[in-house]
Amino acid sequence: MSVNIDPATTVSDPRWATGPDGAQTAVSIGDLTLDSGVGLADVTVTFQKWGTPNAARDNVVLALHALTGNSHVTGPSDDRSPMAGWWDGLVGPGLAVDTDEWCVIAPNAIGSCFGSTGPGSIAPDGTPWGSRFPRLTVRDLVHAEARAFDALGIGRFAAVTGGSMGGARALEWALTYPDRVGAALVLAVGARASADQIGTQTTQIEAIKADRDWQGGDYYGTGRSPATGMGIARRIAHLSYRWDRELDDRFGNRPQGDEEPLIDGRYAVASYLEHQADKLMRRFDPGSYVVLSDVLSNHDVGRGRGGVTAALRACPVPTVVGGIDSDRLYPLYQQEELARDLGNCVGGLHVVHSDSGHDGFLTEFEQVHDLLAETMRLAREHRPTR
Ligand SMILES: CC(=O)SCCNC(=O)CCNC(=O)[C@H](O)C(C)(C)COP(=O)(O)OP(=O)(O)OC[C@H]1O[C@@H](n2cnc3c(N)ncnc32)[C@H](O)[C@@H]1OP(=O)(O)O
Ligand SMILES: N[C@@H](CCO)C(=O)O
Repeated sequence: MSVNIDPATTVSDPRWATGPDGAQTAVSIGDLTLDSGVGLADVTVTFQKWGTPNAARDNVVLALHALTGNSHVTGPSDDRSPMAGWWDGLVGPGLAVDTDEWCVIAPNAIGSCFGSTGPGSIAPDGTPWGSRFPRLTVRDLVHAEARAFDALGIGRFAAVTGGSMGGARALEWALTYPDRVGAALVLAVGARASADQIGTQTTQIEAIKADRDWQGGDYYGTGRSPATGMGIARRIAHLSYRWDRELDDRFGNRPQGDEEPLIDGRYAVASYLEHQADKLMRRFDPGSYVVLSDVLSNHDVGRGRGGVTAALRACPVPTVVGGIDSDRLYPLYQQEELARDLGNCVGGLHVVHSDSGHDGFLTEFEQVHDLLAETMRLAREHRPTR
């Protein structure tokens, strides 16, 4: 395995651990055998970090992004990420995850499009993976991350945190590597994908694949990309990320500006969804959207572990479970199951009150702050004695 400081970043120190806040590093982990038994050759995992690991490397915290997120946890938008950090204001000196005390590491999921190996990456034969890129599971993402951190000498994480797909990754980290996780925050996710989630995700995938520019997944380098299909997928997705009553309060059945829906104008909510779709097209790859939506559909902590209940009960990691009361994608009953069945859930289910639906894990700053602070309290309490 080899570790490289990404030359495209501002990192001037060749040692990843002492690079500046936000420094990006790429780790080559070689070939990975996936959950399916298929091999993925020549895998790279990239990550950003804030703070500095101590000599014992026992102050490292994992922050795991959601579906279209990336390693940019905090800080203003930059060349790599046209959006501000998704937990901006929560990670940094003196903040909920205080980087004077903790070193926060955020890996880019494999399958995505921010430097870790994904369908748009170049395969060993020198051409993009495209349609040859294999199907992945949440466990594959976690195994790749574990291999990368083995290479960096990080055996154990003081805490592993995330919401939505990041929550699924955090949960799999706690179940797959309980000895490597001091505490976990699992937010806005369930123990397995529901029929409703699989239904909406597979519909989004079909929208992308129905776009003639998809070209069977081999559109990289052709100058054509399935933007229309991904726009439709994102509109469907974004509706599931927000609460119906919030949307109705904001947009009702009103037209967009002075447009006239009865003639050829748009509704305001359609304009809003169009805006969200356009924004995603500027920052995300449709092939990665297909791969990671499929990852969310096959999320199931019980697979190969005797079922969901047995898998959750066997997990000893002190875990904070949070759910959002207006989340219609990952409704509260799914976090109630986690809180009830996890072997070491601390404090029962923490309900985040929000009008923003599933997106509350990104928008409810103060409540997420409290959940992170509680997780870091557990991390401190369960820190190994030296
Ligand atoms: C770990 C991760 O999950 S990373 C991925 C998270 N980030 C994203 O998904 C980015 C896209 N998602 C969003 O922007 C999400 O809505 C959030 C959660 C990040 C932000 O939520 P909110 O602050 O509630 O923003 P909201 O959903 O209301 O969207 C506001 C945008 O809609 C636009 N908008 C509002 N009404 C309309 C309308 N009628 N027509 C067109 N655009 C509209 C606003 O101008 C604003 O645009 P801007 O984001 O370009 O400034
Ligand atoms: N806004 C989030 C929602 C999915 O968790 C994303 O795009 O990743």
